[in-house]
Amino acid sequence: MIDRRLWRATRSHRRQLTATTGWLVAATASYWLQAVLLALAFAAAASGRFLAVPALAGGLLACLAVRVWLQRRHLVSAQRLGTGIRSRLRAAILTASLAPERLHDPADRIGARSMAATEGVDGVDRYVAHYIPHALQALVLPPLMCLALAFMHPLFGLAGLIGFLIAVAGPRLWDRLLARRGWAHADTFEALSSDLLESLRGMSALRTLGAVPRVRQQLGKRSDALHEATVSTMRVSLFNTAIIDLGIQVGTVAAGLLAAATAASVPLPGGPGVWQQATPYVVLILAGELFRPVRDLSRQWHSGYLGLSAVTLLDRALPGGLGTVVDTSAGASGPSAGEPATQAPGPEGARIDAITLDGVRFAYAPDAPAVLDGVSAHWSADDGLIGLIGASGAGKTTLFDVVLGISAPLAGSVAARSGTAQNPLAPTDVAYVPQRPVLFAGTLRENLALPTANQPTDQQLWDALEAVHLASTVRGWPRGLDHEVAEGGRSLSGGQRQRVAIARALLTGRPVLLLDEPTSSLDGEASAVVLNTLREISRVRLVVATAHQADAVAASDTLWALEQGQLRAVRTPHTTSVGVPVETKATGGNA
Ligand SMILES: Nc1ncnc2c1ncn2[C@@H]1O[C@H](COP(=O)(O)OP(=O)(O)OP(=O)(O)O)[C@@H](O)[C@H]1O
Repeated sequence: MIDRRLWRATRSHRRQLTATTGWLVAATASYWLQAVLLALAFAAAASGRFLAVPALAGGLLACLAVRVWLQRRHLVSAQRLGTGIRSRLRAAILTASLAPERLHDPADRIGARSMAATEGVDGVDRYVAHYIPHALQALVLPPLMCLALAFMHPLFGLAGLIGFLIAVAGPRLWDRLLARRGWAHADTFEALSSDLLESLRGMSALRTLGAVPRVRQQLGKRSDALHEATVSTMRVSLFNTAIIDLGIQVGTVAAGLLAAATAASVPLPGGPGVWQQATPYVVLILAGELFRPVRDLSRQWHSGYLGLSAVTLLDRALPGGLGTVVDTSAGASGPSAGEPATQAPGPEGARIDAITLDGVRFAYAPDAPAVLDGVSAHWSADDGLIGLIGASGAGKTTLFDVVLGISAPLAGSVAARSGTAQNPLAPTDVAYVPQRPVLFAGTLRENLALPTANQPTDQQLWDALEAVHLASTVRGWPRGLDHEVAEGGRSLSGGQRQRVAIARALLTGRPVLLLDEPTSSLDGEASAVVLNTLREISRVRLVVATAHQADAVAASDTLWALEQGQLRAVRTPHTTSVGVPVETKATGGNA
């Protein structure tokens, strides 16, 4: 009745779950009191004791007011429970998606992660905050009610019990099928969502390739599969509803018939009196109330179904599965594990004098060949602009990922020396400009200030733009620093995107700057300016840039080559060239 994994996900919220269930049960119990008061009022009116009716009517009104209050408390409590579950799961999903193995997992799709963090989390929220309390109530209250009916007459209790067993145990026959259909539905939904997101992102490429009709066809098939999965789930839900209704009808009709027979002839315990006169009414009304928790639970069917569907999404998004999510609420306001803490910007961070790579080994999979196979190097802040060359696919980006702490080396270490202190290099000491920089929807100012905790001044922003030869272009835009950048930086040219990303990295003030092909999209003039800037910066920070172009290689004061998984010094500031660059391309590109 309650999925084990979803139940385990409530582990850190048991107190709130108990409170939510408690308020719900109390609100439902108020219907019982109302039923008894109503039955007494009918009995009083039927036997001509009209004076008792106003007092009983007052009791009924009070009961109603208390129930409204209890229901409100229940809703507030359920909302709190849902919020707790949602924030904990979303934090866990974000943390998991930053794990190095996820970043390198070719099967990992943004659409699937996005589905898990939205639909999946909402499904668990609904299941835990609404379905579970109703399921617990449906398991506890009706048996108690059967006992109360049995106290009046064993036959009343038996009739109620039979109806309850049909209504609650019947649908359990479909539980497995329902879960399977729910998971299949989630799978197809996830596939459609992932494909759709990817297609939307690559729409211009698809259009230029003439591949739109083919993708449309594929999406159509996914959509049909989703429709089929939805319809087959609805079929199971119909069976569910039919069985529950059957149980409710059997129980209510049986109790009603018994009550009628009682009123006519069957002798009741307790002898004649007010209670005996009220008993048929009590039985009639309570027989309906007996099934209220079951009816309420069946109204939560959709919540239950959403939760079951979410299990499969969240099991994939979270390492170890949904049930093993640890409570992160204590650190909810801080950065998640694996996420670099935001560094306060400053004119300069603490200086790092050198980075030492010692026997670094890395492979993308246990059975894959090592991309880095014992990389050792000493990069000093006195080395000027450090260039890193290597054939395409040699492992330059991989090496940066290891230095950034995104990929964990299988062996070896990356250490940073500041003065006499030697420590593992902290990711927060490194600013990184990737090969394909990512910009976000918002203003240029917001994009530039993104990684800094304090908003940089306009002067700092202009200085950074000046350093990357972009200031005059931005001054020409009507809104200047408040120029709107489209999602992914689409509204800027490749070269402008690259320069904004470099400016953004400069503004962090971090002592180490890594750049993956920083001039690959720049024309000769812009490339020369950026390389000059990097050389200037390399006097105060440790700057390493991968380089393919001849001018970038020439501008480097120190040159290292990555070949067959190992690093070799090609040029140092104190020597002339001691080797030939592995691969250089003619300078070019478009700014
Ligand atoms: N996520 C990944 N999973 C598996 N293999 C990968 C992954 N990323 C890169 N590789 C492989 O690792 C090797 C090194 O790739 P890397 O991107 O580090 O090379 P690179 O020197 O930066 O190349 P380029 O100059 O073309 O950018 C390549 O053979 C590549 O196919």
